[in-house]
Amino acid sequence: MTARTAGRAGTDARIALSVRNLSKHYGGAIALADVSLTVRAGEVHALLGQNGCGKSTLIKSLTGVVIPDAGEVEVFGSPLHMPTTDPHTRGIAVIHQDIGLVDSMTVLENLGINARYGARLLSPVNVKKERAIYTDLMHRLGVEFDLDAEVSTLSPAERALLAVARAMRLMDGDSTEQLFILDEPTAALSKPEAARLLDLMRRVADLGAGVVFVSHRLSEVMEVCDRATVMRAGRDIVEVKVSETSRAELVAHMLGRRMDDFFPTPPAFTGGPARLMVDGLSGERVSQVSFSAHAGEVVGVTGLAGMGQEELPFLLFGEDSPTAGRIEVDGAPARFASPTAAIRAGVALVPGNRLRDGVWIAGTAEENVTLPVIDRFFGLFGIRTKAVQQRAFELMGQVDVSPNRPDYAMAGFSGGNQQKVVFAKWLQLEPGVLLLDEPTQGVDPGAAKALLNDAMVAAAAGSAVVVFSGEHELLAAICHRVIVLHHGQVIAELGRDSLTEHALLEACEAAPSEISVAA
Ligand SMILES: Nc1ncnc2c1ncn2[C@@H]1O[C@H](COP(=O)(O)OP(=O)(O)OP(=O)(O)O)[C@@H](O)[C@H]1O
Repeated sequence: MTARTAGRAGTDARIALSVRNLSKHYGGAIALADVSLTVRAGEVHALLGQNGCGKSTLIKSLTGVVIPDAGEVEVFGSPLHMPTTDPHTRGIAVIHQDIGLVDSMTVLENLGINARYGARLLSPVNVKKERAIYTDLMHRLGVEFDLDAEVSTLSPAERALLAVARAMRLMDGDSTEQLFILDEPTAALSKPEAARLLDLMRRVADLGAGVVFVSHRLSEVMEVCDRATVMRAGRDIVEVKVSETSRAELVAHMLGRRMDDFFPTPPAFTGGPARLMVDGLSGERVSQVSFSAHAGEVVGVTGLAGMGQEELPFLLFGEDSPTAGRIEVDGAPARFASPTAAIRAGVALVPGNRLRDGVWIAGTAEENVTLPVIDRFFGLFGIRTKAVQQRAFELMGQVDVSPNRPDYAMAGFSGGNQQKVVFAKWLQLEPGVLLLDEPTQGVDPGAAKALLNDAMVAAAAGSAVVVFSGEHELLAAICHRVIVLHHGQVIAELGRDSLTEHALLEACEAAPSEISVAA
């Protein structure tokens, strides 16, 4: 039985969310044009669409972050007055990918922060009572937490589960008039971890809440959602029953055109000189890792969350310092003291967490995209502004950034379009070694294919491309071989002939003793 068929959507007649004719423009640009959306209680409803189609603007309108120009919203039959000032009191909770937990505090302390313990100086919190309430709530949700564990010890999926429990308590754990909006919650999770979160979403819906799932991972949408609303260019295009559609149809609605394959294929690779050689590399989470990547080759690195594939790209790029081991780039020793040294040696890293590692959010797109090469634009009288603008326009056009406005601040681009700017920034360097860390995180299927295609072109031109990802379908499609990490060590290597999504998952989940590394 799939998660979706286990649901009880259809038996609950209440409407959790009704959005009618919502509109919003930013300056001259229309972000939402007469958008309507209906989410029933007891259902998981997908909100889908290309990067920049208006999903976040819609959500932000519900929580008061954005003030819409026009439109009406009802939550469980009562009008929502906008701008919303306290969404929690109306039973609305938005759970973002960055879920705002404090690592050094315990689970209970984190839960307490948002139950406003600090504001209750005059009537101190009854810790025993809170503990009992949370234990009961988590029991109802079917999740288990040691309330005294430090949050830093939780896996990414557990952190997301905790965020859901926290939101439920905040909105009054006993009420069923709750609307959960999960904004790309699984984007950074490996498949088994994502499965736990999807399962939780289903349970929350089964308790009678309305759940909105914003995601670019359509396989998960097909698995867990009851219905989907697809937006395109600020409009709602269609509402479909997920059981009556296909992934290809959803993509066609999103893009306005059919897309036959979701991923490009790698260029033919028959061997080439090693551009990257890693020997016995160790860091905080990886231990004795050895592998190489050759000119023209696309190598994947994967593992379950926390197995070391998150740290490895930063060790290679000079952002973190290895504790042992050797790195060579094009035959020369290359333990970089800083990213600048790595870039000089022809290594580029497109990070997955663009907000933390990739984007200067206060800068313009033009400043971001030309940052690594700005010295090329110094003339007799300072920076040649026109030339910088022209170059940024060309680069952004190559990866299809929308809108192609180099003068816009990065904050004015949707998440996926920010990722495209980061891609453009690094591709222009024509790196010998291109490191891609979760390259399609938050990117719609059309743009993901285009970005990955750019990486394949780089490989065909002689770069060694290394892709670090928990998305096995992607790795199976674009890699010549994939290395699997388990507790920081390489435990398996799958060649092109044996590369399937299923084989990768099996390799990730198998105990090291069950698997041997290919010679
Ligand atoms: N603060 C802002 N100022 C100007 N324009 C903005 C601002 N925020 C969003 N936009 C524009 O509004 C449109 C809708 O953006 P929004 O972030 O809602 O898209 P999205 O569907 O959530 O995209 P993604 O999937 O990439 O997160 C985009 O064209 C974006 O550039």
